[in-house]
Amino acid sequence: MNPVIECHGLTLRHGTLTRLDALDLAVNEGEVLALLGHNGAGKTTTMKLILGLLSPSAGELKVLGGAPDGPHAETLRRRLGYLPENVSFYEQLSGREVLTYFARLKRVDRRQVDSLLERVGLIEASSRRVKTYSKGMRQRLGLAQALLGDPQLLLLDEPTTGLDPAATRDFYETVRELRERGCTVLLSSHVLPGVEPYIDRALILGAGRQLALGSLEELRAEAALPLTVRARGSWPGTDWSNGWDETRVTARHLNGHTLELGVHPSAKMAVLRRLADSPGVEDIDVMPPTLEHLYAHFSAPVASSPPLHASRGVS
Ligand SMILES: Nc1ncnc2c1ncn2[C@@H]1O[C@H](COP(=O)(O)OP(=O)(O)OP(=O)(O)O)[C@@H](O)[C@H]1O
Repeated sequence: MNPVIECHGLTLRHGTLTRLDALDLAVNEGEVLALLGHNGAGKTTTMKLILGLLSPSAGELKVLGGAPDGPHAETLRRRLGYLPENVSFYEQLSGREVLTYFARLKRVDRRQVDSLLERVGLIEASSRRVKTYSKGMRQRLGLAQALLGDPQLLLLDEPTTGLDPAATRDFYETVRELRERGCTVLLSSHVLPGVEPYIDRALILGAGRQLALGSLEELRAEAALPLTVRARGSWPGTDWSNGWDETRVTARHLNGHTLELGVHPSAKMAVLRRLADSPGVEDIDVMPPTLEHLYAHFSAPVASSPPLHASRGVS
């Protein structure tokens, strides 16, 4: 299978400023890739290079088989969808009128308008003026606009900024449906809660450089951050600081009946066995590092700290 996006050594420099530095990446059909990074990390620059709005100063980039800033651009225009950050529309037009207008601009069959409004959950509100729409509804209209022409590749720049958790989940559910239809999705975000179940891989950028790339499992394996283990029960004087290599297990009582352990992956099974064999333990939860923990780790490697480093003495 040919990658939808393929780049080697992709670099963009302006004088002494390096906006993107030697990025190597291949994104396959039907994959959802999250582009993560602090402000100025290079997320939008990467998207603009893929859209052909910027040209690389070095390296190679192919999108759907060709360079996006050359003659291939016209073909790509019809196969790419883009939702920019801070999308805005004509407030006095209805949702349907806005989408019909964009359909005309994109030379897309107008019959797509209603089916797209339906798909993003705006059909009921389609006759209302955009000025009455909530932030979530505007983002959904933006997504419908990006989906005009049934694109094979969708670029979503900070699509959930400003959305509440329910609207964020609804938005990502639509992304999941698109993925199931074979659409490749690149989404940038620094709003990490909620995104984890919907992505296949994450690319973490920092100052234009690739800091990490992989699935959650791959990033977890690379980071080797502690897991959080919570055990509930009654504690008959067990000292959990004894018998462990303290670089691998830390422990603290959250309250009278909950013990929280920070456990290096290599010690996981030993800790679980010991907890399971302890008569006072009634329940155990195991929580691997979240995307937020991984992001914090990779974007600040020197100062990285595990999600938990609690007091060691447990009685
Ligand atoms: N039009 C521009 N001209 C020159 N430099 C720019 C321009 N736009 C962005 N930059 C610089 O390029 C670098 C990468 O910016 P970019 O917008 O890609 O980051 P980002 O990760 O999308 O950040 P944010 O989360 O703030 O949107 C930054 O140093 C930024 O200052």
